[in-house]
Amino acid sequence: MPIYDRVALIGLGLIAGSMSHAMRRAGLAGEITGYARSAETRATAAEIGLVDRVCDSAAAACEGADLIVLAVPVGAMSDVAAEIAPVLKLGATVSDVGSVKKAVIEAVSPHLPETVHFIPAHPLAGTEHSGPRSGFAELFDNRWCILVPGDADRAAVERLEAFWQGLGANTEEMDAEHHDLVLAVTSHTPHLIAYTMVGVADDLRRVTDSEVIKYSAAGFRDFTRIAASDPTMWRDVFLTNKDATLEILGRFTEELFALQRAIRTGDGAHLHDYFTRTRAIRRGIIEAGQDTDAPDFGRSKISKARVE
Ligand SMILES: NC(=O)C1=CN([C@@H]2O[C@H](COP(=O)(O)OP(=O)(O)OC[C@H]3O[C@@H](n4cnc5c(N)ncnc54)[C@H](O)[C@@H]3O)[C@@H](O)[C@H]2O)C=CC1
Ligand SMILES: O=C(O)C(=O)Cc1ccc(O)cc1
Repeated sequence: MPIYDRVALIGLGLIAGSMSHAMRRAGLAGEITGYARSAETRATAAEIGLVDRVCDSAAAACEGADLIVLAVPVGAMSDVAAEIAPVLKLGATVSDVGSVKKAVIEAVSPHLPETVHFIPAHPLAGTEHSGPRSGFAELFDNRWCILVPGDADRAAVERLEAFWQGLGANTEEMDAEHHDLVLAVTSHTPHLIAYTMVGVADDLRRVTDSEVIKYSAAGFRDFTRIAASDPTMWRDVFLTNKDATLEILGRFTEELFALQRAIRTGDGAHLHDYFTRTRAIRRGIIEAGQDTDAPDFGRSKISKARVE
């Protein structure tokens, strides 16, 4: 049973593609239209039937749509919103999937008429792949989608939550500032650390030839996967979630310096205490059934993330 008669996806990459596959799996949309800036992406999307109708402009894709999802890099949200604003149907819902929320709200809201419901969202699910061929229907299964509804119409918010649940996700509401801080801790800063670590290893490789890759263990391989993520998307994340990322990076470097000092001075007790504390955190996550990659995930819900 469709939740929206017509859904328009602007941007046809990993997230929009996965949404299209998952919408079809559950029959959530009567018709799915799509648009991407690059002609090559549009051609690929048409060739593989990613959406029902690929359009030549964002405005054409949005005409008559009941739900419009902006699935472009965060830095492109403002231009897209300005382009589609004149054609939006009365009572339509405009949402997005951007990894940062405060900056997207500031970029998009000024362009939208008061006759539409703007409900920002962020699915906490992804991979290091991008583009129209990278999506898959299961991406959102048992993952979280955070909605940032502000004072949007409750019926429209509940409809969008039902839509995301139909895509397989669990939904949670948050305010934008809290979202950006939580994501700076759990996603943005870890990505920056992975990018840095792989960069360091790459510098080292020039000295030690191929040893870094040859002997890399699982932890470093995970870093290389994360550091293969789309450069445009992640550039925009750091430029737009600047304050929260710098706040967390500041704390990170303080702790790193303390650990560095403990290594230099041979302070084994400090290292042991620190690693004991972090091990307890991981065990707590698993015992609470909150490891989304564990096979038993889904039995319990992750409690609202907290950052002190
Ligand atoms: N990749 C991930 O793991 C996740 C990404 N996100 C967010 O989802 C959004 C989309 O990311 P992905 O699907 O991964 O990216 P992607 O690179 O796979 O797809 C982006 C699409 O946007 C199009 N595009 C770029 N600029 C445009 C413009 N000005 N007008 C129209 N189309 C434009 C590109 O042609 C491409 O089709 C980003 O805001 C990102 O922060 C959210 C959760 C996870
Ligand atoms: O691939 C990974 O490990 C991710 O962390 C995916 C991801 C990337 C960006 C988001 O905003 C949400 C999820």
